[in-house]
Amino acid sequence: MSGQRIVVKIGSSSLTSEEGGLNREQVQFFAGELAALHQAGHQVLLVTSGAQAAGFRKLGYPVKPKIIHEKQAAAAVGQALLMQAYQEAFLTRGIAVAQILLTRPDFSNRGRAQNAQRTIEELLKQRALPIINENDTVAVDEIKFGDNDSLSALVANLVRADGLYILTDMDGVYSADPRKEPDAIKFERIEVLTDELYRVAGGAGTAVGTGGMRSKIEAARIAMQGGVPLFVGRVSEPGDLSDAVAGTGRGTYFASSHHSLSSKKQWVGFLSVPQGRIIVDNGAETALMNNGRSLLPAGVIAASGDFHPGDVVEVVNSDGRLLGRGVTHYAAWQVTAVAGLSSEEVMRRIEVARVEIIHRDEWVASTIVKEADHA
Ligand SMILES: Nc1ncnc2c1ncn2[C@@H]1O[C@H](COP(=O)(O)OP(=O)(O)O)[C@@H](O)[C@H]1O
Ligand SMILES: N[C@@H](CCC(=O)OP(=O)(O)O)C(=O)O
Repeated sequence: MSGQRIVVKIGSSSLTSEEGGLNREQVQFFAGELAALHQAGHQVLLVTSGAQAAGFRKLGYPVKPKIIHEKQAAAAVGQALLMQAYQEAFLTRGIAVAQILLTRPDFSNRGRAQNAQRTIEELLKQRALPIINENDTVAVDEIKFGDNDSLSALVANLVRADGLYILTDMDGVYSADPRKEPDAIKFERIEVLTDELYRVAGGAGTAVGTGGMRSKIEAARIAMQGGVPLFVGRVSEPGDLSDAVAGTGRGTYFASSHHSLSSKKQWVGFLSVPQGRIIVDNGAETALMNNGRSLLPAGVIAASGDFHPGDVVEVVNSDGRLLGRGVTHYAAWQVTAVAGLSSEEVMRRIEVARVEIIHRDEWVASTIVKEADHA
C-alpha cells in the first residue's frame, strides 16, 4: 500500500562500529532503503541514533564515554558527521533532508509539540525527509535515561504515523537475549504487552547500543497506546525495509491497541512531567490495574512531592513498583491527611470536589496488560 506515513528508527548498533566511528556504507545502505519507500509514494521520517558513537573517537575518547558532559561533547561532534553522511547519501537520490533535534520538554509543552508537528507536516508536504535525533547537548536527563526508541514512538504518535519500524541488529524480540541464550525463541507477533515480555527484554547488546530490547518494549507500549503498529527487526539486505512495511519483514510485529488512548491520556501517560508520588496498597493496585477503577483514599499508604490538584503524579505499590500515572484531584498534603480513610470519613474531614484522588478517565497504567500474579 503506498501513501503511508512511516517512521523508521535506526539504532547506533546499525550505523557505527563498536570501536567508534560512522559506518558510511551502512548509512548509504539505509538511505537506499528509505529512498525506496519515499519513491514508492510513502511519507518517510527517520529517527536516527549514532551521534555519540560516531563522535567519541574524534575527541580522543578510547571508548564511548559514560560521563554526561563527555557524552554531550561526543554527540555534538557526531551529530554533524551523521547529518553530513545522510546529506550526501540522500542528495544523490534526489531527496532533501532536514535535521530536527528534539528533547522531552518539546513534547510535554503543547505549544512546542505543535510547532514541531507543523514543521514536520510542511517538510513532508514538500517531499523532504525529516531526520530526527535527541538534542543530546542540552538533554541531560535524556542522555542519562533516554533512548531513541521512546523518542521514535513519541514522534510516531505526534505525526499519527501508519507504522513505526525500529531497526536494530537483532531480527526481532526473543524469549531471552539471543546473545546470552542461543536457544531463545522469536516472537513473530505480539498482541499485548505482558509482564513476562518486560522480564525477558534485556539491555543493550553492544558497547554502542543504549536501550536494548527493554527500551524497545517501552516504545511498543507508547506506540500501541497511540494506535501505531510497530515492527522491531533487522534490515540488512536491499528490499528488507520494503518487505517489513509489506508485512513480511524479519522481525517482530506488534499490533496497535484497538482502543488507542485519547490525546489527553497520551499526554498524561507519556509526555507530562510527574510532580510527586502516591504509594498505594494491594487492594488499590488491583482496583487500578485489573478492575478499571479510580483511586480512592482508602487504598493510599502515603504521598511524596509537592503536587497540587490538576498535576500528574506517579502511583507506585508498596514494593516501589511503578503502576502508572494519573491526574490528581488532591494536593499532596490532602492525600497525606486522608490516606487509608473511607470515602465517608474523607468527605467529613476535608473539602474536595470529588472523592476520587485519581479518576479512572485520567489514569494511564504503565503496562497495557497485567498478568494473573498481580490479580
Ligand atoms: N529478549 C531479547 N530479544 C532480542 N534482543 C535482546 C533481548 N534482550 C536483549 N536484547 C539485546 O538488545 C540488543 C538491541 O538493542 P541495542 O543494543 O540497544 O541496539 P540499537 O542500537 O539498535 O538500539 C540486541 O543486540 C540484543 O543483544
Ligand atoms: N541520541 C543518542 C541516541 C542513543 C541511543 O538511543 O542509542 P540506541 O540504543 O542505539 O538507539 C545518539 O545519537 O547517540
